[in-house]
Amino acid sequence: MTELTITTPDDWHLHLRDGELLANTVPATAEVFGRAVVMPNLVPPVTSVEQAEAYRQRILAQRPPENNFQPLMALYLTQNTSLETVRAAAQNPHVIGFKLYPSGATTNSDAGVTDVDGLDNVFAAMAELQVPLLVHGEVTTADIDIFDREKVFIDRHLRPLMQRHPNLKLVLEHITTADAVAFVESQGSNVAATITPQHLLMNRNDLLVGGVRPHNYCLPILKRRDHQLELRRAAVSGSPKFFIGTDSAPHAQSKKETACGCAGCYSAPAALPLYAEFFEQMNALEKLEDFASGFGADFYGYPRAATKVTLVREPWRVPEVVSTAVGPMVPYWAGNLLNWQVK
Ligand SMILES: NC(=O)N[C@@H](CC(=O)O)C(=O)O
Ligand SMILES: [Zn+2]
Ligand SMILES: [Zn+2]
Repeated sequence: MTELTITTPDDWHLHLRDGELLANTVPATAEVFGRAVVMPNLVPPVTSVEQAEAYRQRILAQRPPENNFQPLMALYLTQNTSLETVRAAAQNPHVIGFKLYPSGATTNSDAGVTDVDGLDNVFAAMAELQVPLLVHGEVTTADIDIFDREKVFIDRHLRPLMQRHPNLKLVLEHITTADAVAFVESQGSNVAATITPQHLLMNRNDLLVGGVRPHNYCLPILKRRDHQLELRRAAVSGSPKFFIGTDSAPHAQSKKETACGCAGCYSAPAALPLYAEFFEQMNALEKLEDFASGFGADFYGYPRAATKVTLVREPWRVPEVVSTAVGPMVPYWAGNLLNWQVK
C-alpha cells in the first residue's frame, strides 16, 4: 500500500497551551485533525464555562484561513467545582466535559482534586446529565511507586467510583498499563480510554536504556514492555472503547533538557504518521480509521467527519527541532524516520 485515505481524524486529548504558542500549536493540529479535546491545565486552570469560551476564542483566532477545526473544551475539575458549573457545562455546546487531575499528578495540576470521593455529588450530577468525566488516573502519594500509580488509582478510586455511578461517562486518559486495559474492558460502553502514540510505540527501555531520554518522558510514565504489548493489542482489537488521544504536550527544549525536566511529549507535528507507523507495525493499517476517526466521535456522540485525509507512504524524518514563538522545541520522535506522511 502506498496511499491511505481515511475520514478526517479527531484528537481526543490535546494540550495547546496559551498565548503566543497557540500560533504554532493550533495550526499543527488543525491542519490534520477536525476536532480536538483541549486540556484545561493552564495557569490559572480553565475552571469555568466563561474561561473556556474565552480560551476557545483565543484558539479560533489562530486557526488557519478556510480551516474548520473545532476545539472541544474540557473544564478543570477542582475540589470546589459546583453543581451550577456542571449544569452550565451540560448546556454549553463548546464544553465537552470535566478533566480530573489528582492534585500534583502532572504538569500544572496543583489546583487538582485532593479528595476524589468528596466530589460524589458532582459525579452524580455529571452522570445524570451525561457530562463526560476525563481522568488523569494516577495516585500521587509518596508511598506508591511511580510505575504503580495508575493501577492503584484504578483500584482505589475508579472501580469504586463506577460502582457508585454506573452510568457515568468516563474516559481514562492516556492509559499505560494492562491493568487499565482490563479495567476499561470490564466496564460498560460508557467507559473508554485514549492511547497516546508514545505508549504504543515505546516502553520504559526507550526512556532509560543507554542514557536518559527526556523527550520520551511523559506522565503517566512509560511502563514495561508487557504493558506496552497489552496497549498495542487493545488498540488494534477493534474495540470501540479504545481511541486516539495524542496527549501532545509541548514544553520548551530548555525545560525538557534540564536537571528537572518537564513531563510531556510534543507529538502534534507528527501525530497521525506516528499512529500510522504503529498500525503498520501491527499489520493492521485497516484499523487506523476507526481508531483515529471513528470510535472517539461515536463515544462522545458526535458525527464522524464528512471529510477525508490522505497519508502517503514516503519515509521522512521528524525535524530535530521546531522553532516556536516561545523558543525551540524538540518534537516527539525528533530525528527519526516515519514511513507515512500526510499528503
Ligand atoms: N502528559 C504529560 O506528561 N504532560 C501533560 C499533562 C498530562 O496530560 O498529564 C502536560 O500538560 O504537559
Ligand atoms: Zn494527564
Ligand atoms: Zn495530557
